[in-house]
Amino acid sequence: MTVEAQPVSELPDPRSLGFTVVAEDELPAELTALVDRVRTLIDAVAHTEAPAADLAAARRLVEDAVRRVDGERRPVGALVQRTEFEGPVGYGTVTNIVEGPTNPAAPPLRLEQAEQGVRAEVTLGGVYQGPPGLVHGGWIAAMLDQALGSASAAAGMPGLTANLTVDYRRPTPLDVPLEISARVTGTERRKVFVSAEIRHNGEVTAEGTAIMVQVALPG
Ligand SMILES: CCCCCCCC/C=C\CCCCCCCC(=O)SCCNC(=O)CCNC(=O)[C@H](O)C(C)(C)COP(=O)(O)OP(=O)(O)OC[C@H]1O[C@@H](n2cnc3c(N)ncnc32)[C@H](O)[C@@H]1OP(=O)(O)O
Repeated sequence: MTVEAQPVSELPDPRSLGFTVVAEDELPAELTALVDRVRTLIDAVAHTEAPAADLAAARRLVEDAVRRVDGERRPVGALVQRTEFEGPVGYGTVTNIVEGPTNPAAPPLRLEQAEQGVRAEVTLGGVYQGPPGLVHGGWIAAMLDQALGSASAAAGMPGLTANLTVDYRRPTPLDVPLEISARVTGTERRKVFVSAEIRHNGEVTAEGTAIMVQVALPG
């Protein structure tokens, strides 16, 4: 495979492109703790068989919580900067549906730079269910897409997914640790070829490949 695309060694500061940026370590600890508890709430609500009176009381508490937090808002599109990523590529959207640190609808997934590419471990509960006891195939694709995009970005080549192919090799179970890994396999002009797998107990349950097209940045 020809290698013509080069990692962007110096991306412009996204602030200069009009993005709001928050450093991950500046997110209030109270916010990340709240996100964690809301995740637990989502799971509890999805599975509850509590009596009606408890459900009604919980709804009132949630309404009060909404009143408290739904005031000033970060703009949609705000970026979070992860300082531990090497180089100027540690950006993602703060509410990213797969790993946004302020998004309680995202699973507790955190892709880290690995020797080759990126990797993460995550356990998905019943709110990620498709078939009984199994992770929804769309979520498997979403997690692979995120890992593939992050591998490209972590290699200095942030881009958009132009094409994504997923092979579901075995059922991916809920409530067990899953390992996700992804890496760049080649480049051609603005195209970045990436591959990823999800594993349970070392066995591949799903694999994905994608073409990420590097974003054309001004300057
Ligand atoms: C200052 C820094 C700020 C940075 C902020 C970065 C933060 C992120 C960092 C890190 C985390 C990332 C994690 C995210 C993960 C999730 C990713 C997603 O969910 S992305 C959303 C879904 N994808 C879309 O919405 C794309 C929609 N499509 C498009 O916008 C265009 O089609 C685009 C950009 C993909 C290409 O359009 P064109 O006009 O720029 O380029 P053309 O010339 O069409 O294509 C370039 C090359 O790609 C090939 N190509 C295009 N589409 C293809 C396809 N479907 N299949 C195969 N090849 C394709 C073409 O044939 C061409 O190849 P040839 O160089 O000529 O060989």
